Amino acid sequence: MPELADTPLAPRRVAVLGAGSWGTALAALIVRNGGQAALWGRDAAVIAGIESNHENARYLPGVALPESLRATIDLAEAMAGADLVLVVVPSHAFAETLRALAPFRPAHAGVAWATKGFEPGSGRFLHEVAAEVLGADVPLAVVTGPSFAREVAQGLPTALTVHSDDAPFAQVVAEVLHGPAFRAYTGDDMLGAELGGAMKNVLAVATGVADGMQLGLNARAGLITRGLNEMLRLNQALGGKAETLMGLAGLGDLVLTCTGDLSRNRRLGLALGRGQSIEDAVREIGQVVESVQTADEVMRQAERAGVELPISSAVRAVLHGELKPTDGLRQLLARQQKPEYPTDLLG
Ligand SMILES: NC(=O)C1=CN([C@@H]2O[C@H](COP(=O)(O)OP(=O)(O)OC[C@H]3O[C@@H](n4cnc5c(N)ncnc54)[C@H](OP(=O)(O)O)[C@@H]3O)[C@@H](O)[C@H]2O)C=CC1
Ligand SMILES: O=C(CO)COP(=O)(O)O
Repeated sequence: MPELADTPLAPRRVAVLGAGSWGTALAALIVRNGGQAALWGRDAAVIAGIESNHENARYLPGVALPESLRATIDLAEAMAGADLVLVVVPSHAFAETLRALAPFRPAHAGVAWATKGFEPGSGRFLHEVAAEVLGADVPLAVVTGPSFAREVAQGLPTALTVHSDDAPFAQVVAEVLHGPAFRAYTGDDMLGAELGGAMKNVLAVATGVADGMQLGLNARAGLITRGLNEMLRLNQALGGKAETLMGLAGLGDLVLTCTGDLSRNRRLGLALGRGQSIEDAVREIGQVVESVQTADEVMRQAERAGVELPISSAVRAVLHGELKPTDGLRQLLARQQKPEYPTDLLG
């Protein structure tokens, strides 16, 4: 197979569903790569601004979007003639968006998503939800990795990864994203890829809290590394591949989100660590903060699998107001001394 970078990109029509910061950035990337993108969103003012001013003033203010990027509030119009569907709504809207798109999906169009998190309430992985709603025959793929929407929209270099059980479909999705400043890798571990993307949001809150409390750089590095250990242990128990978590979908995104102040989950942690209330912090951020639901679902998965996750568990309790950040820290530091890598990884 030729190197992706050497492959002339066939223009493909992609329906991008979700006109927040990430959906808008991915649609712009596809168009800049020579593809066609129809961006669907439900906010008429945002969509009109993209169509007329080539700017998403609500979610990516100040970033110039390609003039040929089409945006619409009509789902049927966005889906018409699509070769590929890319869902980029928050996790709480994932299932309803799949149900809404299903009647309009052209038979040959596979469905990928860049949503991070689990189905709230059930705690199901998004690939499980997608297989149930769309049926087992529809090609499915997860798009994930260290990628702040604003940087992608600005054309700054980025690498991410596309995981699917269907290797040719992963390749198709990677090809529409891959471009001069964007490397798209592929893999076949949807579970591991989704777990990494979801857990890093929870762990970003933990490092944000520590930084908000000015605990220092050692504490930050310790939390990132032990956070990675939590990812690896839950991933092993659930059947994901370790290398997925050691790559862009795990370590890469964990480092980005735990250290980069563009991260909304990190910013939530910073605010909590400085003593702000969760309600005020979420209102000020004004965009989706996935960790708020994801912490519950990560802990549900962990409890079902019998895996102890002290950092994620403390974040969950802090987000529910059951634990003050200072007490969470005390709890973590008071844990019994133990080997860094116990023979039983689940312990
Ligand atoms: N931003 C980033 O850098 C990255 C984000 N992601 C993931 O992408 C997903 C989307 O996040 P992001 O774009 O950042 O979020 P934003 O907060 O920027 O935008 C959220 C978007 O989702 C829409 N939305 C909310 N609820 C619904 C619904 N019920 N039906 C349809 N649309 C809905 C909003 O519409 P409205 O304005 O009408 O409310 C808005 O367009 C999340 O899972 C996030 O973790 C992944 C990688 C990078
Ligand atoms: O997923 C992201 C980067 O890869 C975006 O992180 P936040 O949702 O914390 O902003």
